Amino acid sequence: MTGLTVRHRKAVALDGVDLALGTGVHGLLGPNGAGKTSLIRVLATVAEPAAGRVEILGEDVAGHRGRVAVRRRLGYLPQEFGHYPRFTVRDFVAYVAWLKELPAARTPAAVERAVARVGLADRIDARIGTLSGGMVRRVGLAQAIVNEPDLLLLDEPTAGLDPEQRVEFRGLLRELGAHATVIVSTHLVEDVAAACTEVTLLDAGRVAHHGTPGGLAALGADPDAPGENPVERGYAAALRAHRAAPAAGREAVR
Ligand SMILES: Nc1ncnc2c1ncn2[C@@H]1O[C@H](COP(=O)(O)OP(=O)(O)OP(=O)(O)O)[C@@H](O)[C@H]1O
Repeated sequence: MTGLTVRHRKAVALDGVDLALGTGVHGLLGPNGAGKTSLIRVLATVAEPAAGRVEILGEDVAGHRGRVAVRRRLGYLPQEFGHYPRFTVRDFVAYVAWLKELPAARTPAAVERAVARVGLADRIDARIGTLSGGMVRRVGLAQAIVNEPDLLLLDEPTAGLDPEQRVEFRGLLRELGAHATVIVSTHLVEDVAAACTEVTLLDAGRVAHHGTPGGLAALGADPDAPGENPVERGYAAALRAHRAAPAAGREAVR
């Protein structure tokens, strides 16, 4: 994406963002309101930018044809994911497979595989309305991966998962990121440290830092700086540096 700008009425949610993301797991970090969801929604082709160019999987998504082609190859778990409580897990994930135009003959096996990958095989015929919040979140993940997407967009996927599920989920992320571009927004720096190959830190609609989790941790090497661990300290240090020199920060990413 180049010069990506998103506005909500007068508020600027993203301000001329340039980023190129390839295969791997990309963590999107940033304070509340930094623009993470706005970025993910544009990549999911559910929101249109005010300016800039976005190319996904080789397609320019400004045009209808490009958007339709990309939608078949992407998976998206929104922050608030709409579902039908009376549907069973199997029927709901199959419904999403149908929306993604997955061939009917492949759908039953694809649904079972996706549901098993999120650890819900034993609840596949349960109605979604009878599941816990963390399980519903995992149904959301299953619907996002049912078409084995080349681009997977996950907006705060670990919210509501218990610690054991989070560990399993990070393993799944690493597995998916071996072949696909996975973009995960999160407030948990542990997710980034454990599962991401790259990290982008957004602040007030701009890229404050882009690099590896190791690079972010190196910025937090000072043990007396605020934060519980090196990545958290690096996060705070990168934000401070960006805010102290906003003009220079902008030059660095343009
Ligand atoms: N529908 C909307 N109407 C008006 N302003 C909006 C809307 N959605 C987002 N914004 C504004 O755009 C900016 C970016 O919001 P966005 O939701 O992308 O941030 P975020 O990084 O995902 O935040 P969070 O961590 O709280 O989820 C914020 O200033 C927010 O107030």
